[in-house]
Amino acid sequence: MRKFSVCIVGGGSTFTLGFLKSFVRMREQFPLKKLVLFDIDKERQDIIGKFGEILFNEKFPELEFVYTTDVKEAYEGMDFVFMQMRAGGLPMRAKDEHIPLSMGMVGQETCGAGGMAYGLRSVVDMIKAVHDIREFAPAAWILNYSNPAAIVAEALRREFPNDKRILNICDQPENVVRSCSRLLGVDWETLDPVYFGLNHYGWFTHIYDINTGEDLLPKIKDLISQNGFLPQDAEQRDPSWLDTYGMVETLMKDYPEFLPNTYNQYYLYPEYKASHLNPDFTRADEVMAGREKRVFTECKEVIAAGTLGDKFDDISDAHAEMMINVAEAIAYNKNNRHILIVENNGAINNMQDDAMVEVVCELGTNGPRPMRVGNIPQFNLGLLVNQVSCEKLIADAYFEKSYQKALEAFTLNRMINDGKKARKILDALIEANKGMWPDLK
Ligand SMILES: NC(=O)c1ccc[n+]([C@@H]2O[C@H](COP(=O)([O-])OP(=O)(O)OC[C@H]3O[C@@H](n4cnc5c(N)ncnc54)[C@H](O)[C@@H]3O)[C@@H](O)[C@H]2O)c1
Ligand SMILES: O=P(O)(O)OC[C@H]1O[C@H](O[C@H]2[C@H](O)[C@@H](O)[C@@H](O)O[C@@H]2CO)[C@H](O)[C@@H](O)[C@@H]1O
Ligand SMILES: [Mn+2]
Repeated sequence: MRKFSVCIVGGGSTFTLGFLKSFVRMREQFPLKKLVLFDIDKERQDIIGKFGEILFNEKFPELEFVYTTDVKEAYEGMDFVFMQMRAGGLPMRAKDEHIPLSMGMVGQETCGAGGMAYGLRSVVDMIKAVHDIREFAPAAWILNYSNPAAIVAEALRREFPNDKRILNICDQPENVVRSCSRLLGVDWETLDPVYFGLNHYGWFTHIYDINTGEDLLPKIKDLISQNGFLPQDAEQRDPSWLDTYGMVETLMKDYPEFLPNTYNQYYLYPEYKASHLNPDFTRADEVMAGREKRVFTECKEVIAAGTLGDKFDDISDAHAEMMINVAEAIAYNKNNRHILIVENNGAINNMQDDAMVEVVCELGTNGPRPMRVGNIPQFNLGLLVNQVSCEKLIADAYFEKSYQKALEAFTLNRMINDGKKARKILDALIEANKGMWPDLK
């Protein structure tokens, strides 16, 4: 069986620990030859890297493992590059969330003003990183899930129009499918979804039983109205994620046709959300106090002990597992189904061809083959055309360094939706993002 070389960009991320353990657990199905962690922050990188040395020494000694801040060392010889950078780090995520909320608008990692602010930062760093990767690994598959994936995907499509080995992915649709499996009491892999939308803005039209072909969506709707909706791994979730999944019940009461992505709540209830989020303690604060602390504490404990001890088990990490399954599909030409972000080109018949949409695709060595969903209803189309316009205008603002295009994106966005508010928040975010955004004129 062929073995592969993988680099993780954003090696100091809070998600890397889960990947390192998952590469050990999944070594039979996706065997690694070499694993490299790359980050621009040496301090974060070193802590996770030292943990990795101990983990692999005990559990995967034949693996060649390197952590570095040097691009050549990181990318040369790689088959896959997993991209999970956070431009500006969690402190800037906190600003993306706090600043809009302080003005009465939704503050969120990928949606609304915060999402667009993060988008402009991310596009700057992602375009540079992909150029670096292509210098040293021209044929590597680039699997991007750095957020906001919708805006990053649009910008990469424009900057690298002929590069067919860049794939943008999000785990949230699969997380929703996994959550349905909890409700139904079945294995999530027996569920065969039909899905359409943009990243973090979509709907499931059907969820079929893969064995019988029965559409389980009516049953799922009944179960949600009786029991509410919980993430598959509810016991491990912070309170804000339980609230987020809880909103699916409300969304389904108001718009019962399809099962929504959890992120739809920000677009459909912007005022309610803005008034129910705490402007002084947002998800970024919860992550810094929770996941970030847990991950770095665990690494430091293992480094101090010089051994893994009880810090490794067989409990799978859904996020890492999904991204590794995507690489596996490409590596072994599996042509199995994944929900991916791809150029539309008729997949959603009544949307523009050059929109980056999220749909079910078959995935193999030659890349994704999107499955058509036909025409979507006017309501969903109207919402998506509005949002895809925001995402395209943010990409325009980056490429043209245009204040006007950014202002138009902010004005159109459903979480702002007003020219005067748009200018006020855009100006505040320009100030907060000095040196990290292109210079908008
Ligand atoms: N699409 C998805 O489904 C999905 C799921 C989970 C996480 N994510 C994304 O993964 C990323 C990491 O999230 P996190 O919460 O662990 O953040 P984090 O801040 O803990 O980690 C990000 C790491 O990226 C590094 N970094 C920043 N800019 C970089 C650059 N230019 N080059 C290389 N490294 C750089 C930082 O130093 C940091 O160590 C975010 O973009 C997040 O949105 C996406
Ligand atoms: O608020 P965060 O940082 O916990 O999560 C934000 C991300 O949420 C989605 O991803 C998963 C995440 O990967 C998983 O580990 C767990 O935390 O649940 C999240 C939701 O299912 C989303 O798809 C990402 O784009 C966000 O960055
Ligand atoms: Mn996502």
